[in-house]
Amino acid sequence: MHLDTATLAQACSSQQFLGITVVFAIIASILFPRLFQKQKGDDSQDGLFTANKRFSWEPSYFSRVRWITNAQEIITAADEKAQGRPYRLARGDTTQIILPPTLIPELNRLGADVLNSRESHAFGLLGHLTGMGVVRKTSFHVRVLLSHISPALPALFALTGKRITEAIGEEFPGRVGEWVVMKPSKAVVRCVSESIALVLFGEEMTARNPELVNLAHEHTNNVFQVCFAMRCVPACLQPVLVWLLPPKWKLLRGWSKLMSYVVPRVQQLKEEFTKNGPDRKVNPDVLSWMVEAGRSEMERDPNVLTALVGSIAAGSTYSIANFCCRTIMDMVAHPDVLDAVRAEIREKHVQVRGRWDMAALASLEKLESAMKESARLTPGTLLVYSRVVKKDHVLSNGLALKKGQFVTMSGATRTMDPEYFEDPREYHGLRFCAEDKIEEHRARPFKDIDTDILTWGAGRWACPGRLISDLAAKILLVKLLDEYDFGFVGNKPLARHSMHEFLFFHPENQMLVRRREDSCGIVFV
Ligand code: HEM
Repeated sequence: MHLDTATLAQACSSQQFLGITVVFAIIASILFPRLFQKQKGDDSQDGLFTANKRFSWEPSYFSRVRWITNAQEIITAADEKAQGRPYRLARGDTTQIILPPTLIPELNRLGADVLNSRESHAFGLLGHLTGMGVVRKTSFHVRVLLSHISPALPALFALTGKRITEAIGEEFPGRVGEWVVMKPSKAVVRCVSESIALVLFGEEMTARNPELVNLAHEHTNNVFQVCFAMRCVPACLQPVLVWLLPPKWKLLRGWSKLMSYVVPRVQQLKEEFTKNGPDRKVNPDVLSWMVEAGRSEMERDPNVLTALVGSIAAGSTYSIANFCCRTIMDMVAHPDVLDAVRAEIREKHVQVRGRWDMAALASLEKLESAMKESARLTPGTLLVYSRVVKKDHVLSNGLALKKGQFVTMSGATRTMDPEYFEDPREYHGLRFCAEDKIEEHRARPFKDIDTDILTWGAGRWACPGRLISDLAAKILLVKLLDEYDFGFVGNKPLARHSMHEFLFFHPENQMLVRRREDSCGIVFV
């Protein structure tokens, strides 16, 4: 699951709480000798250097504090030193082995009995505190997303377009020609939640149900507020300190609310399916398909299904919203790219006579290029392909992975390598459409796994929501770019925000937005 951080600033806005936790943590690091001990994964026998550790007996809390505030610099320096070789990263919570992307094909061949992605996601999201720990036990939600929801997206296309269009109408300025200062993140999150709620619960449940749509992002918000705040304190203090955090209480209320929707719906679907027998029609939504495809007792347990639906919501809403905001922000900073993408949308509009289907959306090569470039330069997270080692294994390069270790990769190993991307630190929104790149661009669309950019991770456990993300993001971007102008307040470009390994568009960021006079009026059919 991709961890996203648009909610992070809110987690930190409670300065008092952070102050208390830091004081607690410092006292604890003096009182609890465990904090001085080696972290899981520390093993100087394998010859790897350790990044973010100043001296061997440095308390791990110091690594944690540096990682919270300075992850980007730490990774950049370590990648440079490593020159493509594996190294060890002290994060304070764990010491992780950073592997080079050249190992991806070999790692992809290893089974889940050797490398487990879901354990690492549950760990990263503090599953025991946020309720997301269920993903340790099952990959049922991944199976449903890949086998039933992604293939059903054509059936959801027009309705997703309609719901996002309506949400844009409510969230963005209505008066033509007038610049308005607004917080795009909040508006975009609401639009994305419409599509995620639709995918999770289906048309019937989400029609005229703003409470359920809001739940999709409020729940995500609470999960990440708890997660980001608690990752600032040592694990031994988390079970106590978490109860001082208001979002923890909100999260518990959110889980109950989610359950109050999911449990009766599961019951209703079970009855309907039994009544209709083999002729039953399964709606293209996660909940319906979970009820249809669940085999084991666990997969049929409404409490487990609630937890899985909640975990999908948490992994999706802000990831897409953040990505869309970053893509817009990058184009606003590069008006030549924005103009080219807008011209492409207009041309396509004429070609399809105003009626956009999935093929029309998929054929926007310039938009795709701008999307790839924003994903390359500002991924949601600095670390990708995170896995927990389930049993000892020796890699072909001789590196011995030990049971219990965490392995991961730095996305920048390739995205910032001039061998892979010319002028890698610069934004070139249309770089993938260059004459010598266009064929490759067409063959490897944004929604596909790309081991150079690693937007979706890689292998069997790559993001199962990538087709959903691609669809929702394109609908939203096409509509917004057609109907609105965007600008920076005071002409000052917005900074990129980060905390822990996460990069995000700050929810409090403001931009100028103006409804355009000459929008095409795109309709999705
Ligand atoms: C722009 C949006 C998104 C980005 C950039 C993103 C990225 C990622 C990444 C990098 C991973 C880890 C893959 C790996 O370790 O190899 C992941 C996992 C995951 N994503 Fe996404 N994701 C996005 C949206 C979504 C959506 C919309 C959904 C569901 C509707 C989703 C569901 C998941 C799940 C369930 C996993 C965990 C897979 C596992 O069990 O290991 N994601 N995502």
